[in-house]
Amino acid sequence: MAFVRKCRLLGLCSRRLAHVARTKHQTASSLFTPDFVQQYHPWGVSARFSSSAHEYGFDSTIFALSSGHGKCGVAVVRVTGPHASSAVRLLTRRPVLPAVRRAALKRLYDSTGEPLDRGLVIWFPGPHSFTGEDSCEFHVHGGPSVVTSLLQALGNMEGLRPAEAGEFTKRAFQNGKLDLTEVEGLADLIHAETEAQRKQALRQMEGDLSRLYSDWSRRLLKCVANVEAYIDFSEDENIEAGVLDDVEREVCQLREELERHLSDGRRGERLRSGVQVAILGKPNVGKSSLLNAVCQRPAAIVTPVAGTTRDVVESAVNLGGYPVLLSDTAGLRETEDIVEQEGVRRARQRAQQADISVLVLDATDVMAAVSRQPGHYLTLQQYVQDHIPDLGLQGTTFDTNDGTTNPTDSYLIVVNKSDLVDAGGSLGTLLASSELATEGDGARDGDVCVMSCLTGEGMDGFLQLLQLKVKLMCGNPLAGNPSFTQARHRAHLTACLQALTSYAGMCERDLVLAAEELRTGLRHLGKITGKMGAEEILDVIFRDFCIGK
Ligand SMILES: Nc1nc2c(ncn2[C@@H]2O[C@H](COP(=O)(O)OP(=O)(O)OP(=O)(O)O)[C@@H](O)[C@H]2O)c(=O)[nH]1
Ligand SMILES: [K+]
Ligand SMILES: [Mg+2]
Repeated sequence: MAFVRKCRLLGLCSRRLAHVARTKHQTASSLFTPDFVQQYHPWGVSARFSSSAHEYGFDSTIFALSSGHGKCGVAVVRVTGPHASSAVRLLTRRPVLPAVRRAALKRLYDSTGEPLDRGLVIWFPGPHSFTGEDSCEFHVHGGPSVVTSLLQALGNMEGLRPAEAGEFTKRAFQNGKLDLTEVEGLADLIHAETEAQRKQALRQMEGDLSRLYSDWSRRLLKCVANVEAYIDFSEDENIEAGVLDDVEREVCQLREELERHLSDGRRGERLRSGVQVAILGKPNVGKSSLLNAVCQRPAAIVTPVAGTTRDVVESAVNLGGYPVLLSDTAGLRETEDIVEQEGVRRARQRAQQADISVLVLDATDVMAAVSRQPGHYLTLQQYVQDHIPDLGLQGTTFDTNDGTTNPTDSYLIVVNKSDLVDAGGSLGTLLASSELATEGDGARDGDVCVMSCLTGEGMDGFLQLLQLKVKLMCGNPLAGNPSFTQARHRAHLTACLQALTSYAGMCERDLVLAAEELRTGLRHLGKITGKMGAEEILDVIFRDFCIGK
């Protein structure tokens, strides 16, 4: 029993350990080495054997200018680490520290005793600080000389050194103040450029995603503990019947929740990185004119020469609080010019990658096609479908005949140069039958906007429709469960789901191997938050089971 208990203490499965020992021709106890525990522990690292304090240089005290660089009204310099209190004492030349977490106006001195500036000093003793360590802030006047002398004075102190990029947050993570998703949320908040991005980032920073994953981890951990207790003790002790059925039910429930979370149309990722909108079409239909009109600056060259645009021209715009990355592309046509060929290749590549594609048509072309074949085109969408092969856009979101397109992608049709045609007549008839987009609509693909980049007519309608599509795609970042926001999250969630599926298929045949799948799933969840440790499995084991008595 001593061996089994030791396994439990280290969060290892004793059956498995015995099995490994047999195949390696060693005694089981000889495997209790840090390396082995690292390798076989569910999270790869046992708290007992980790040496993070040394790795991250926790014994050093770090400082940095936390406000922006350059002249400003007030600059904030932060210090964290065991010497933070002496930094306050030395700079203020006072033996007594200011009141805890209260701003105190103090004169600050350099190492020679000369006054540096007069500013606010705030003292945050650990663990109730951002990093969890003793920390302090100096709010001084933002002149370059004041800031430089303050940083110099700190650098001259024993045990202090300038912080590396992200080191304050790294310490907060290491001290359990933030988990990885919260760290990512904080970084996203700093980089957020639109309102919806800010809302999503703030939610993640405040731990919404972390709580969701921690809850799943806790439930899965309980399953692991149950299955392993069953493996270890079912023969000689009275483990309640039905333990495995409970696990199976819980794993099934978790799989459903993971599947639902994963099939959210990438809304969180799209909102975080910006919705990719590609402007596509034949040469000279007015794609670059459209880009310039939306971003209200001459970002792309516009000329009457067909084949003007070659490179992809990108412009970031804020559409009603949602971030959009708009790309103008080369006109799609067969050409002998190798430069233009490359441009067309890039344009088609964009069409494949885009979240939303805008197909621009020239109103005069549409009109000519309609009058050439009277009564043939009943809708504009039919006209577009006929021209997909000419444009080389097979397999993209426009190609509704192709079953392989991503159902979450979407497209809209712009009929430009409306100023050149009579809105009545054959074009008018065609558009009337094309289910013209109206306000509040936009959930459908293939919505049509008739407009003129030259006169500005129809521009507002186009912007409204595009905004609606972007909004539908990203959703309201504050509603419902939080969305995951990074490819890293998706990879671990997918791997976790796979592991749970393997468990379900395997538990009848080989419970020891199946249990391993649960641990794999748990490890992947733990990697998203970076938070789960050996202590947690021990807690569950000792709380739920009085094993070994
Ligand atoms: N009358 C009229 N002319 C327009 C309109 N929009 C664009 N044009 C003109 O059409 C020509 C081509 O415009 P661009 O914006 O360069 O067209 P493009 O699709 O980017 O062309 P490429 O880059 O060569 O593929 C220019 O002379 C524009 O001034 C419009 O709404 N009405
Ligand atoms: K052009
Ligand atoms: Mg162009």
